[in-house]
Amino acid sequence: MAHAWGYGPADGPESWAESFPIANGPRQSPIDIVPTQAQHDPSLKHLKLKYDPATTKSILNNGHSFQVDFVDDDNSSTLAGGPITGIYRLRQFHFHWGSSDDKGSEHTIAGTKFPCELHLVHWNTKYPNFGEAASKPDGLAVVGVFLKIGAANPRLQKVLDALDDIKSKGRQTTFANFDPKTLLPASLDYWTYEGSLTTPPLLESVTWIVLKEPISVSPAQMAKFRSLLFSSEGETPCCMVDNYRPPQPLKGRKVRASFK
Ligand SMILES: CCc1c(F)c(F)c(S(N)(=O)=O)c(F)c1F
Ligand SMILES: [Zn+2]
Repeated sequence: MAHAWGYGPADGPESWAESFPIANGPRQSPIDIVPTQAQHDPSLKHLKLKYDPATTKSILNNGHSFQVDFVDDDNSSTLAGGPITGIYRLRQFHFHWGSSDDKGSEHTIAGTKFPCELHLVHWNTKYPNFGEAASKPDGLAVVGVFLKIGAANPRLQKVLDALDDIKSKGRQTTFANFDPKTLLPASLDYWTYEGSLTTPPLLESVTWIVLKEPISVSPAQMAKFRSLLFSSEGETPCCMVDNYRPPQPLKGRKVRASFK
């Protein structure tokens, strides 16, 4: 039987260890990033992101968030450089957000929460597919981008305009010709550390690359995120909000900075 998990009082992050004991493991995510404790590593390379909009496939409400999925049959959309070795293929991107603007991000910066966080999920092409990669310590690389309340973000709007078609859990629709690079800030300065998926199965296979510079999102655009439902059609509607895991213990890990 699939392990039912969510973000509510009964099935939320505090209970995940019951079905997923790795929740108490040594390299769990997210974490609180303390900039003054991050060490600048001059050996860290620039991020090399190559995304082909033609690989955009679909947009799905998976009951925990919504994700935009990409065709990952070849190296058309990839991540390289930065802290990683080799080439990682873009699989999907998704978000985590709050019920109000004072919370919602998974990573925090010296205790500061953002209203939303974008995750771009990539898998290491040294493995045959995403599923295999997700079980390896160097299998995944996720780029995290904070969203900060400000002016409406026109590049985000194309994604948000598709949400009316996927309001309920399990809804999926085609989504085409989107360049995720348009969602990135001007600076690609980042912090990096070894961590995990932030949702069950919480696999400790993620090299995290968290960008220092946020992108903007307007209050009206945040309302659009909050218009989604955790629930399926026909179920009692349950608003999709607060789908974030809080920061986890660092357990001796070092966070490195690509910048001074
Ligand atoms: C199993 C699919 C999946 C997720 F559901 C997910 F939430 C994340 S996360 N929040 O750590 O970026 C992934 F990286 C990921 F690969
Ligand atoms: Zn995520």
